[in-house]
Amino acid sequence: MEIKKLKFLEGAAEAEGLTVIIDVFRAYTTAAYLFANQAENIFIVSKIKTAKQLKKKLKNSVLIGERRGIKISEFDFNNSPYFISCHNFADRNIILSTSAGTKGIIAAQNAAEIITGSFVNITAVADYIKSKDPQLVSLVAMGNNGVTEAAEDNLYIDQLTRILENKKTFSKAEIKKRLRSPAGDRFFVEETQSEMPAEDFEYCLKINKFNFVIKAEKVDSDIYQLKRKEGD
Ligand SMILES: O=C(O)[C@H](CS(=O)(=O)O)OP(=O)(O)O
Repeated sequence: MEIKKLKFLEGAAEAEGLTVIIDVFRAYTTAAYLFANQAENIFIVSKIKTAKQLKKKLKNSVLIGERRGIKISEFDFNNSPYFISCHNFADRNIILSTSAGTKGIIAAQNAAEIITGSFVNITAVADYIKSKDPQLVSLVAMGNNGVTEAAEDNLYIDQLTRILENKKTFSKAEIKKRLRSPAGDRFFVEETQSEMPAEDFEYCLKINKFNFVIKAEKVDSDIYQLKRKEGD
């Protein structure tokens, strides 16, 4: 199995084969908590305009998203796993638009298959890849805003590669320690607790809390639907 390691939006556009779009802080952690809290459908879009248009078409829809970490005005929730985990989304159609993660899936137009990456289901993702045993896997670290390095996405690639290659992995404690600062500093700013609460750091690093994989399926060029696939 060849493992191609890519970065940012330009890397997503180069992804081929079975592709993992990685966004630990916070989009693909949030998506996992949404499914865990009974969300019926999750649609992801890159543009705010598309999100608002889709809301008009879907019943019981909820708009979730941020730009540079701050909730988009007129949206219902920020992209926060902690705030999301406090609500039940049964029968709701979720529309999610974020700075990096959701844009990455939309950019990965050459991927044969897309799944999402975050620490809350890293073992399920590794098992899924091993079970498919593809010739080529693309791992895309989306970074901050899809354009600059994010330690958490890079560490995820490192850990996932180690699992796939049966090498020694980092412990949960080591992962938390490495990511607390500077990467995690954004969650400990007093003035922005209503947007990026301290709990998000913990929730993003509840490693292997979930045993499902999240697949992204194309609806049209700017809309993908996320689907939950249970692990074995
Ligand atoms: O919601 C977030 O914290 C991030 C903001 S940024 O890209 O790290 O600036 O969005 P996401 O798309 O989840 O990375």
